[in-house]
Amino acid sequence: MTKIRVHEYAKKVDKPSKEIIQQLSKLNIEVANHMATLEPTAVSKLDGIYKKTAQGQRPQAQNRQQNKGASRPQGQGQNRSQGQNRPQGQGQPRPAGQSQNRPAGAKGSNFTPKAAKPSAGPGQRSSNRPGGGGPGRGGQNRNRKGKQQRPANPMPPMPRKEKELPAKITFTESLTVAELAKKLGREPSEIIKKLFMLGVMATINQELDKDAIELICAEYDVEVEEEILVDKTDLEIYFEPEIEEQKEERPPVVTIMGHVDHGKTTLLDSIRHTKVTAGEAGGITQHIGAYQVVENGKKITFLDTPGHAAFTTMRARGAKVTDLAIIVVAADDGVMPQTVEAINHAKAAEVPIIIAVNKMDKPSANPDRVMQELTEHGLVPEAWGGETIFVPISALQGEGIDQLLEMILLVSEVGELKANPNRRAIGTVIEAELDKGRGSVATLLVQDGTLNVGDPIVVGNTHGRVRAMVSDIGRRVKDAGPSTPVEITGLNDVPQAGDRFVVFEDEKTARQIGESRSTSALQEQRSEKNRVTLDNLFDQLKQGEMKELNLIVKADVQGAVEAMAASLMKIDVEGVNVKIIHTGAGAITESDISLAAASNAIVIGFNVRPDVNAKRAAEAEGVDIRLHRIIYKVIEEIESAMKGLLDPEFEEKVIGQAEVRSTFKVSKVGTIAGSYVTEGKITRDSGVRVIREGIVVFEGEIDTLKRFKDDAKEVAKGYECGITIKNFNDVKEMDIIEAFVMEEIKRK
Ligand SMILES: Nc1nc2c(ncn2[C@@H]2O[C@H](COP(=O)(O)OP(=O)(O)OP(=O)(O)O)[C@@H](O)[C@H]2O)c(=O)[nH]1
Repeated sequence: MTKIRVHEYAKKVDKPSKEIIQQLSKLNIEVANHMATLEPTAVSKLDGIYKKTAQGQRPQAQNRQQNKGASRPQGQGQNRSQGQNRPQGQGQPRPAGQSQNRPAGAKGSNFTPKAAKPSAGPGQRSSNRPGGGGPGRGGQNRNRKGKQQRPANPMPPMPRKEKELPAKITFTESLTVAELAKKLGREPSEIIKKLFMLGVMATINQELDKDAIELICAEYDVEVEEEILVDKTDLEIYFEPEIEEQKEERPPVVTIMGHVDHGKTTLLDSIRHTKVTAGEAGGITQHIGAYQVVENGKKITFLDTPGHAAFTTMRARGAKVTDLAIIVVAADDGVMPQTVEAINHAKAAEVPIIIAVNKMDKPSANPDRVMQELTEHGLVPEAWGGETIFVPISALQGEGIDQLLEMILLVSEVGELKANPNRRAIGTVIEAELDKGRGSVATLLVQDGTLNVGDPIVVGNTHGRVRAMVSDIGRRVKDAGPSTPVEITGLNDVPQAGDRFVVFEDEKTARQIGESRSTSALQEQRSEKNRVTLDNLFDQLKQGEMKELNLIVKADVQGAVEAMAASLMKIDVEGVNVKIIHTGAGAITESDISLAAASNAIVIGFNVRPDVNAKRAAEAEGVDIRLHRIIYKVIEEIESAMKGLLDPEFEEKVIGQAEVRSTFKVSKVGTIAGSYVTEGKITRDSGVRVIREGIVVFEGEIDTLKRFKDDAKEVAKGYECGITIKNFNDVKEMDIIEAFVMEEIKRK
């Protein structure tokens, strides 16, 4: 008897394959997947469970099938009444049971090579079809197939000398027909035939996708497994989750966000001063983009990067570093646009939110209003029956800081943040810059494992060995565990904020992976169409009209550069693209100015100034430098500037030509050109060009246009007219007067 596959059985009893597999597992029958064939014993066991017996239906189906097959010789062509008579007899009557034999993968898969056609015909038939082709015409293929695949057929199968099939084959991504044939030990023609049966026209070199390979293998009862190629240079693979037992509790990583001037910086400073400097006698706090504090014996890591834009940039790069977001809302100002933005970013990142209601010391503070407004954004305070923690604070006076920290610990406990300090470190770049003395300096947040001095490391597209590590309080450290921010040196280039880092067991591996990443990054950059280099800049400019606003972005730290660039790129003004042609951390230099001058760019400085030479150069070249301290303002300014750029654009359109046949000098009026319109028309309000022997001698406007003595609005081809031109009396016989209008052109 023909064996039945899991998915076929599932279909018969109208249950998902998954459920059947689960049932089988309960019956201690292990199957690899939905393509596995079921032993008769397994089928009867399943039948015991699913009352509507498949077994019971099958023989019927087969009988019917066989009957049909038997009746075919006469039936063919006569069975019209059943509506089953298709051209060439392909669509034979198919009992319900039969169509179920069609491998499930055939539908819904993207298994549709170009020439795939005969889906209704042989494509629907599978090897399991008991009736085979029968003696009917067009049944040759079917016949063979039927014989080969039909052990239970009344006629014993023709013994064929074929290589034994492998029990299992493996493939990566895809196989060509020839490759698959080789793996199965079959002739490619046989595979092609089988594909044809499945409704696919394939050639020997055709690439087969996973579904197609699985289908063919299912036909042969060969197990198939796709081997997933592991790209060792993909740093993400090292971030795979780990075995739970090896994990220990780790400090939460907190980002503070909020509207401009609501007190983010003050809060960060306040936490740092009350907690860090107090604990560390004489400790010098330095800016490394993140710091840790201790509350009730537990550590909390704060990211000190500028606002939610940085947060978003990191997320855009796939780096999830934040465990918890504090959203600062000034009690005297309430919910503002950036508050809402921050909330949305935190929600999108699925991180818990704590609201710090700041500036509570102010007489105008109105925390109720803040709560009310936030409720509208789905953040309902606990006091009102919701789940959001609100902590009233005064960042300026250091009040409520402890409560805030306690709440952070409370929320983190719920989150069960864990990491394994005993593995090689992985994490994310918080910020990075080039230091004159120390070279590439990067602040890293260790997210899992422990980072040690001397570790071979790949950071983004750069690599190196951790030469020295400095903690957030400026101390040299030898190791850094989970959730710890450290500043490291020893990288061969400056990575970017949001880049991942991974420590490798030896320097050789780190170097190989680092180098291969940097090469592919370079190639990617080169292949980017829009890339502007000093070399091709002039070519690009020559292309004319300014459709893009070129910007050079400089900021104090790499994190801010990234954040600004990301926000600027998002500016959406129709018809104009923002193109950031250069970014960098550090002061605005003379070379920035020369680049800006060459590319007609505006320089934006965030928390940085131009140096003396840059200032001088900018004045000389007329380069515009915009200095800001608030990202928001930068965006606003650029956006409005861009809108200004969008004054209507015009294009000249020549509407007609006239030939000067004679001239008359009239005092007070000037020279009248007695002309004959040779092409198009001349209108009263058109612009004119006087062309003499192919040279434009004047361009201006029409003063008067007359037909005989009367003013005319326009004069068409074939008519004579008198034209005077504003501020031009030197018109001569045989001159050509070309009329044109300026038409506004639509932006794309
Ligand atoms: N009265 C009072 N003023 C505060 C408090 N917190 C911050 N401020 C003041 O509010 C202003 C803005 O504070 P910042 O900490 O710079 O605000 P920010 O959110 O970091 O602003 P940006 O960095 O510009 O986005 C400063 O003048 C602070 O002194 C507070 O708790 N009470």
